[in-house]
Amino acid sequence: MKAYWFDNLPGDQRLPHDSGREVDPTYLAKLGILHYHYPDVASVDALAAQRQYKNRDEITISPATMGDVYEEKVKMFFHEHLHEDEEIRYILDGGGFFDVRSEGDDWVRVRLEKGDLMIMPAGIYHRFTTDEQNYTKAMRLFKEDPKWTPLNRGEETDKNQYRKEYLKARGALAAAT
Ligand SMILES: CSCCC(=O)/C(O)=C/O
Ligand SMILES: [Fe+2]
Repeated sequence: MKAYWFDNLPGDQRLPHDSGREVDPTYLAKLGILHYHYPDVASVDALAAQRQYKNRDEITISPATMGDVYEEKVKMFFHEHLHEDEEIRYILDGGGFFDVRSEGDDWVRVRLEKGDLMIMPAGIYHRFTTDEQNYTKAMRLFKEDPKWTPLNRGEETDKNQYRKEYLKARGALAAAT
């Protein structure tokens, strides 16, 4: 895992867009993001039991598995959105980038590779893209039934209950540190 400020320069979303300014994992923790590196699925099983992630599935995002809809899917994942549940992703193979919004609404880019597991809280604005290898195989874990509903950012999501709770939790955390 490597986190850094997104450079905001034009160019394919799959390029690194590395500004050269690194972001410390403690800052990710302030945003409510947890990261682990697990060499095997047994470690993921232990975390899932501890955090009560009852369900999981796997997705392979690549032209080979998605064919004609690959480019469409990649664009869709890159649309800024939030979820009303935690987003838990374990990279089984390949890699990719999650961009998450900072407190000041800038993008922090998080590069994930095989063995990285990231947990994003409900209500955080984010987006995802594959990298130049065009290959991400990931396990998606869920507390309840597998559900993946992205709510694209807009006036409605700014008023969303989970968004408000997210901001409240972050405010409380910032004040305590
Ligand atoms: C790497 S899993 C596919 C992307 C996804 O599930 C998501 O919610 C992106 O924000
Ligand atoms: Fe998402």
